[in-house]
Amino acid sequence: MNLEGEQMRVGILGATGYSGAVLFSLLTQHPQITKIDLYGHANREPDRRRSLVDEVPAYSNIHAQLLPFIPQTIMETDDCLFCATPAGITKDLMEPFIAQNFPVIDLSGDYRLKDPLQYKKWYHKEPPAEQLLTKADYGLSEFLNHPKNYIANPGCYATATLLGLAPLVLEKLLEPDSIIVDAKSGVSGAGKKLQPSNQYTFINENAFLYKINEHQHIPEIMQQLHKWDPTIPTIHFTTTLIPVTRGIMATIYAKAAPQISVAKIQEAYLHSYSHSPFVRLRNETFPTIQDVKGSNYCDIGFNYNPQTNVVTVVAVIDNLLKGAAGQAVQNFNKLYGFEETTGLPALPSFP
Ligand SMILES: NC(=O)C1=CN([C@@H]2O[C@H](COP(=O)(O)OP(=O)(O)OC[C@H]3O[C@@H](n4cnc5c(N)ncnc54)[C@H](OP(=O)(O)O)[C@@H]3O)[C@@H](O)[C@H]2O)C=CC1
Ligand SMILES: CC(=O)N[C@@H](CCC(=O)OP(=O)(O)O)C(=O)O
Repeated sequence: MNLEGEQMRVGILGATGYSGAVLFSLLTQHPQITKIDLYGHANREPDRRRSLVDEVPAYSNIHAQLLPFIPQTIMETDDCLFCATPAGITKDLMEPFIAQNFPVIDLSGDYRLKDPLQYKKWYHKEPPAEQLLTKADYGLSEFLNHPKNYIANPGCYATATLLGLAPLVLEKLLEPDSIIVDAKSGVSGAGKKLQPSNQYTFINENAFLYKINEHQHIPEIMQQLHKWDPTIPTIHFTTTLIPVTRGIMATIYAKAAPQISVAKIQEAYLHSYSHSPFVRLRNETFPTIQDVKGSNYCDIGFNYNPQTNVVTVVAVIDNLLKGAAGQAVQNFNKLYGFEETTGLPALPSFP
């Protein structure tokens, strides 16, 4: 759909969470959006009096009341809904919107996997109905064309991993059974809920490898990789919590396919991303998390070691921007035919 020049009214469910709050701040800068409605829990009495500022004191100049979440009213009021609620809860909340083909950008994991059994296995929850899953598109922006009205925004680790791997997998430059991903995340990746691993006394000056072989982003990474190369049997994937607030660094290792060269690797990245405004190629320099903080960029660097025949790729993103709210706005722009970069920061926050 092309609404270039139109003014739009959008809703956010989950604006009191980390990614929802960042989304709100981005959408206030979006030139195509004139009004943002914020929705709280439908049946929770205090939500009827709650304002955004009660949960996000940083936005003390904004007086935005949380409205009750009533799907029919939202569909009559807004043009599009952004949903930033936890996995497991989201699938039921979004059912009425899918049923009426109402435009939704969903930041949760509930509609990313096409196979309900995979959802059950990795999320340990009841999956959405299979016919609803067919109505959603997996929204890795750089590879999303003509999206359906329901966009399932990718996970943060999955975004960095897939963008780092895509060109090499598409051009068959890696041995398919040799991919290892060592991904690190800042603490905001876990959301605002307090958990033992999020406590300052635990994570400060520390690092914590968690969910080994069990991370819920493994199946969405495999689902997308199989579209590019069905011969990849699996990947080895680890996630480590590190003491930064925002940011993901995915370090990827794989054996090179025969006849590889630095020039071929460079060409593959250029070929995949020459029209992607949010992927910055750093070639043989490795990017840092600080290079992308506060932006929607994914920066990618690589190295080829002829002695070991191993390719190392480093992909960094801000988990709350390119890993969540930023990519959601990018997908919104793609859905409505706006310039992909509309409403998104041109530069990271530096220093
Ligand atoms: N944090 C990140 O880096 C990323 C997060 N995501 C995904 O985005 C979603 C949001 O994550 P995040 O911002 O971290 O989470 P938070 O825990 O920080 O926020 C969750 C939000 O959901 C709201 N909420 C929970 N239950 C309901 C309900 N039944 N009805 C209405 N609102 C509800 C909460 O409201 P209340 O304030 O009332 O509790 C809060 O606003 C999750 O699905 C997450 O997996 C995806 C990529 C990256
Ligand atoms: C640091 C941290 O705990 N990160 C979360 C990522 C959560 C997330 O991004 O949620 P989605 O599954 O919706 O993508 C985790 O590893 O589970």
